Amino acid sequence: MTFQVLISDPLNEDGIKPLIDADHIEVHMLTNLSKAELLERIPEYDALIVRSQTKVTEDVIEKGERLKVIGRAGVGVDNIDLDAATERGIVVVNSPDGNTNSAAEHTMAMLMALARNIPQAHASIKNHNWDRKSFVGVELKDKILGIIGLGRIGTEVAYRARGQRLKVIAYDPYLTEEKAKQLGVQYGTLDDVLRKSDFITIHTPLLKETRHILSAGAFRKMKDGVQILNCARGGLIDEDALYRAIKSKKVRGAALDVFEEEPVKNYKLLDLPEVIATPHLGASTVEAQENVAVDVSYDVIRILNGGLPQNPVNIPSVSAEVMEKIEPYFNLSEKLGRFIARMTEEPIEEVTVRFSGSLTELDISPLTRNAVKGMLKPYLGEHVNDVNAPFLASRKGITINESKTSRTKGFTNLITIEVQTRSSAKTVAGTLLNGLGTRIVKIDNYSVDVMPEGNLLLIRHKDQPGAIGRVGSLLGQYDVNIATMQVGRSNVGGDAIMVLTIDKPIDKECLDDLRNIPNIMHVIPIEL
Ligand SMILES: NC(=O)c1ccc[n+]([C@@H]2O[C@H](COP(=O)([O-])OP(=O)(O)OC[C@H]3O[C@@H](n4cnc5c(N)ncnc54)[C@H](O)[C@@H]3O)[C@@H](O)[C@H]2O)c1
Ligand SMILES: O=C(O)CC[C@@H](O)C(=O)O
Repeated sequence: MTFQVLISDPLNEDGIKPLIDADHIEVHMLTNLSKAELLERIPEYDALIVRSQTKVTEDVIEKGERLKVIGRAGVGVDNIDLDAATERGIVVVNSPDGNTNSAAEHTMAMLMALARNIPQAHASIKNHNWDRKSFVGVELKDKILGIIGLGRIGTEVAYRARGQRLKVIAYDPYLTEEKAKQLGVQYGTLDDVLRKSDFITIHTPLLKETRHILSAGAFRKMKDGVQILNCARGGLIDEDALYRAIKSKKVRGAALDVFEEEPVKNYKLLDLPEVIATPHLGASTVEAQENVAVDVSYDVIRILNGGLPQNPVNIPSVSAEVMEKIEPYFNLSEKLGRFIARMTEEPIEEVTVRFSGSLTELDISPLTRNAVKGMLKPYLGEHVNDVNAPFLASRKGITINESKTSRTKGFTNLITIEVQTRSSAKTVAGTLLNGLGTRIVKIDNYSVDVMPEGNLLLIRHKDQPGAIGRVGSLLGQYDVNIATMQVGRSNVGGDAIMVLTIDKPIDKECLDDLRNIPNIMHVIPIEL
């Protein structure tokens, strides 16, 4: 099979070489598609790679029936409907580090250009004017630079600003006083940054919470004559409020690389002489474009080949080292999930995946997702995968818990899944036996030793003479061979279970007859 990859925004050609050279992958670069054309073409593709121009909206994702991965050659994924992708089980990958330096350098270039009116002076002299009076700037030394969002780019800006002998104050919900000290920046609240800074630069993602973080109210709190920079995302600044703040001289000037609408259609703000601007060029360097294209190409190849990506946006990332250690347990966790789903006849309200033994030293969240996937698949079908399983579970109102315990109960490693329904709780546990493969070792309170493979019959019965024999002879009448049988009981004559591995699935008639055998309380066929 050959995978079809669509690149719908211009990408660095050297950067996509790994994709072009990969086996079983065909790359199509179609960078001028209208929305209607994209909707028409997308059903043909297994992967879509974009920069910021292509809007990967819900309808594009819906139409992309074959899509397995969407690659964003850059950082911001606000042009991709992440919820829609997650719901459809499509992995979204980006390149979180590839353009950090370029974006930070662009911010510094804009800061200096803003402080010294370089673009305005440049335009004036190019118009054959020799005007030295209109472009008097301000020094950066000892001014206060406020940074909102001290992530990758914000931090790089802070380092560079200190080189320019600016004092830096920063606000980020994840910034601690200790970290601020290490970085040589003053730790502040958002209000501190707004009130104290001579220049304010924003480096947050565009989220519901950060939209218009610089609003009319925020401008009112700022020093008179403050200067504003935005090389992160349009929409972080309320552009109408910025326009008014510049007109009223509250804000002395602004440097903008990004806009609420791109390409810009309304030039009211840009027409102000105090505003300098670039058309979203923060990441436009040879180096950054090559970096982001390489990162995304490799992740797309990994996913199309069934591997795990290095920079996933909608699933947590796992290091290759951890992956190597937990990979042998994938088959077990999914099978346990499937098994417990079939055991449980009421809607599941809560699932707890418990890990014990040496697995507990690792990040085992991929195994939890895999167990939940196994649990949902019998009801939701093959479209459930590791990406959308937690999302689909929470939409069904199922709470997912993950826990680790040091108690090994005699096994080197044990994965236990417990589910809670309105009226009952069920448990299944399994392990990986060295050289022998996966085993189910516990069903509710019964110890068993069952290979989680093929066609199984889980039978709950009363521990009475003849029950097991009648099951065996009835299956014989239906020409169903029993490959293995495990029996467990709570006490002599009490409740008991049988787990049979049979060579072929049983039909409805056989199932009904089994259920009518005296002392047989419950029969559940389970296909693993
Ligand atoms: N202009 C460009 O071409 C260009 C290039 C690269 C990145 N970007 C944009 O720059 C921004 C930053 O990118 P990054 O790689 O540094 O991201 P990042 O995830 O490393 O950092 C973002 C930081 O913002 C912080 N944050 C989130 N909400 C906040 C809030 N309400 N107040 C303050 N801080 C908050 C986060 O805690 C995080 O530390 C993104 O919007 C990205 O899309 C633009
Ligand atoms: O694709 C681009 O050039 C913009 C990238 C930038 O906005 C990003 O978020 O990485």
